Amino acid sequence: MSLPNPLPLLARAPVVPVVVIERLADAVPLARALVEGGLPLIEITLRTPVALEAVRIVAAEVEGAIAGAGTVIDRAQIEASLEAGAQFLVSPGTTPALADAFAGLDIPVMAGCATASEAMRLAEMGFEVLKFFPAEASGGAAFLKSIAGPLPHLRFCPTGGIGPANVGDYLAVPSVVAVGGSWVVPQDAIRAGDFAKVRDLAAAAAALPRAARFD
Ligand SMILES: O=C(O)C(=O)C[C@H](O)[C@H](O)COP(=O)(O)O
Repeated sequence: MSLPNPLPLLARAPVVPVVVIERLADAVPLARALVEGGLPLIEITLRTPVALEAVRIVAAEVEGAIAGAGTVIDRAQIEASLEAGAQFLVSPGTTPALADAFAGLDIPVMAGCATASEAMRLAEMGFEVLKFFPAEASGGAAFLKSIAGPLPHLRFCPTGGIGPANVGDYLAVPSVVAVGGSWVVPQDAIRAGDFAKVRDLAAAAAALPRAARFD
């Protein structure tokens, strides 16, 4: 199976904001603030009724944004995300049926895993960068450092429980190409329409150094 490699997308920024859109009207100003701050990749989780519409308008209207769909757990969501114009997909975990459904897509996918065996299986299937989720609860940066010895070919985008206090630990691991997180898009700021705060958080995240190499 040959799948598009997410690496070129992830090379663009060290952090992928994980966004929950409650009001569709927030989607465009939020995405603009993220792009302005230097985070062009935006994972919009399919957890709210307006999420797919949010993917659609961000993909269509926000220059410089790369809109992805997150929380993808079945084939119907894959199809709906593609139809909405999603440019990448992210899953929290990966069942065999979901892995099959990802096969043959022509956009990058970050399939979710939480153990060495799951990661090895997905790598065998051709997934080049894996979402490690829930990162903190599953062993955090120490886990990723430990498995880099026996499994140096694996690449990860850890997500779940990452914030300003620990993001540096993750980005210091060479197999971590980027991290995902919601800390750059706090719900209270979104509800208050404080997109300047989102832009500032994004700018701080975009400036974080990472050990991963992309050449
Ligand atoms: O919705 C999904 O597909 C998920 O896998 C969950 C998200 O990645 C986390 O909720 C983000 O984690 P936090 O940065 O701790 O908020």
